[in-house]
Amino acid sequence: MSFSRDLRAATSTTWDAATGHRFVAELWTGTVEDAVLARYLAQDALFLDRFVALLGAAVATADDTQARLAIARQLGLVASDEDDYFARALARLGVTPPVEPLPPTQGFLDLMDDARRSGAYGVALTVLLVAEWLYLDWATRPDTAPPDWLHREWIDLHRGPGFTAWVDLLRAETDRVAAGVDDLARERMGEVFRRAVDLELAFFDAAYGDR
Ligand SMILES: Cc1ncc(CN)c(N)n1
Repeated sequence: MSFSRDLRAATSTTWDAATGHRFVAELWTGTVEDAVLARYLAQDALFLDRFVALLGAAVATADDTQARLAIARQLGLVASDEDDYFARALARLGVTPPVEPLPPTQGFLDLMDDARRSGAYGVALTVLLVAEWLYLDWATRPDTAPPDWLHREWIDLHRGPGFTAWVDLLRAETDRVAAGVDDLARERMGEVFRRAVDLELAFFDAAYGDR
């Protein structure tokens, strides 16, 4: 087992509740109500802004050139392809951002702000790892993709060889960094991992007004 694998196993109940969430099931079948998707994407637009800032912090603090370049490339994709999806999806759903953050979103914004301000590469990596690994997990299925681009593209942004390689890099980097820090710093990374998994589940619940 590795550091990341241990944390993934320790959080499996919440992790599996998130990856098997009703939102994910309805997205895959293309049956998620527009109002639910609109609420989710409006909140995720807030998430995206701080996520980009966190990627920037990881670029700045990485202690390995190849990792810094890989994170910078992913930052570029989020700021282009993913942002483009948001612009088209929010316009189609009639959402005019910004909206007020719901509690799980605020929790994520605070977690990402803390991680960024900490200046600790390992902490930034840990938030990025949960956010990307959990999404890769629910977006990787043998099922037929839904016909509507609104649903299909959100899945496609989180799967495939490129996204899998990105998550592999985050896992390898998180494990490498965790092996090189003291127990206190490793415990902090563990806390951040658990908090991020809790927030991912709460974020999906909030799309249905459950939080
Ligand atoms: C809440 C949340 N978590 C993760 C992701 C995938 N980057 C996202 N877009 N939104």
